[in-house]
Amino acid sequence: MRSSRRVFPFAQGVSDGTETAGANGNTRRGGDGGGDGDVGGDGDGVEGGGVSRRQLLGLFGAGAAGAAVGAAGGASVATALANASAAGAPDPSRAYAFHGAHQAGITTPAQDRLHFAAFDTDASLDRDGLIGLLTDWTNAAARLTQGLEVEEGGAVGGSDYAPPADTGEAQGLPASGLTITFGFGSGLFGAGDGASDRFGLAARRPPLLEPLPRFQGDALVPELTGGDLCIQACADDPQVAVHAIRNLSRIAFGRATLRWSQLGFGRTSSTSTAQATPRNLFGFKDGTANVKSEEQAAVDEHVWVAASDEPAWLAGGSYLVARRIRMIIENWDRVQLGEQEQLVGRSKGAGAPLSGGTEFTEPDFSAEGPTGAPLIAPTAHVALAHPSANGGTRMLRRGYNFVDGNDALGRLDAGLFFLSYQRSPQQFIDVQRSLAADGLNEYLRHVGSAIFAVPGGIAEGEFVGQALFT
Ligand SMILES: C=CC1=C(C)c2cc3[nH]c(cc4nc(cc5[nH]c(cc1n2)c(C)c5CCC(=O)O)C(CCC(=O)O)=C4C)c(C)c3C=C
Ligand SMILES: [Fe+2]
Repeated sequence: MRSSRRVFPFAQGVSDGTETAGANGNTRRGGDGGGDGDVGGDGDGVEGGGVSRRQLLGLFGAGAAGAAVGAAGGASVATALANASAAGAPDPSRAYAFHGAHQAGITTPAQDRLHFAAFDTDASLDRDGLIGLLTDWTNAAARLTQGLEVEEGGAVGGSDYAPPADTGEAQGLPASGLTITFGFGSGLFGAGDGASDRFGLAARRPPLLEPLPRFQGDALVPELTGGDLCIQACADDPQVAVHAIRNLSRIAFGRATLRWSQLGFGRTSSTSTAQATPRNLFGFKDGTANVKSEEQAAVDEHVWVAASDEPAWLAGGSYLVARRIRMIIENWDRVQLGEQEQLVGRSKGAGAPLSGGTEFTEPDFSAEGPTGAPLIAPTAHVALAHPSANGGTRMLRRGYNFVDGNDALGRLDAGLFFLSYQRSPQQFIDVQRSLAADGLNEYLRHVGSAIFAVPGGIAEGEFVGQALFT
């Protein structure tokens, strides 16, 4: 065992009213017996249960919390407690359940750090080889997310005469909220000509899993684009996320090769109402209007592929879009505050819409200033990205900031690694097309792009995406 851990089933629940903790047969396993102190850290003294009364009231409001206790009974409150605990400040010993109705790393609370990797399958890989790789990845990920080494024996417990099974840099580190999420790229389903279907999956291709269209202003670099498989590793400790990708890449040796990868820091979204809204490198709060895990109906409508959608093997999964967006921050930093706010459509301090109110007030796009001009410009980012401009479409954003050194002109190679999960790729396509008129585009370049089908949750004893092969 790498170290002690605490398992949170958070968003592994299903949408049919089943209790979150019971949805996948997993209940929280306190690695330390649950007596590890006040998780809320606010001195309210709730031990092991994972949340303080103050946090619960913060989530639901005092009246609602009381009503929940009275009307729904202890089980619902227990779920709320577990959810609130999982969504609070990072707890290094936190571990999310790997098995469940959905893969972790989508609606689970966004962690602080990311290592994302896209792989190409090696030319010699056949169907059995692919199944073997997915099985090995699943087994390793199930251990890593629980704070364990990649294999029994690990870094120093094996033979002196063989390379260690685990690379070792996470020895002594707790689970750190690690989630590992797998996705399948279009290339896995053949080239579309039937001749190159080496995995025998062409007939099972999700009809919507097409390469994304070219968007206005795209400056895509092939080396940062595409991939047959992807792994998103998120954790609250960068070393834990990097260790996961390093070991999973190592396991893939001879079967799949790293095509591109991206490190991220400072999440640019919240996926839970209990998380504070973070900021992107333009200095603005990002993630305010994100789909949050507590919005069960919205998550079902906009994020998960439904059992009634095609193909059936993808039910409970999602489509992941990844975009490496370079931000020309040296130019941005010369823009006046008022203009920055006009370009975004929100205030830089509080993140409130320019039509008034506070951060979580709905923007009023019809509100006008004294001159009769709209308070939120029609070309503002939030005006163009808002569901009202996109036929009601929403998506779950899960992006990260990045700074990868500098370019030859002495500008930071910095930006936003945009990740979004949606029930259909069309949701991203519609919003990205709408953003063609975005005033922010002067300061942005999309340089990397990929789309993946993310299979649903993994049951104990199964490998990721097993339904695709049966
Ligand atoms: C195609 C989807 C989107 C891309 C690409 C994108 C890039 C991008 N966004 C910001 C900064 C902000 N975005 C905000 C809101 C927002 N953005 C999108 C979609 C994309 N953004 C959506 C759907 C929304 C929510 C709109 C709404 O419902 O109101 C905000 C405001 C705060 C918030 O709600 O999150 C900011 C700030 C940058 C810098 C960027 C590219 C680098
Ligand atoms: Fe945005």
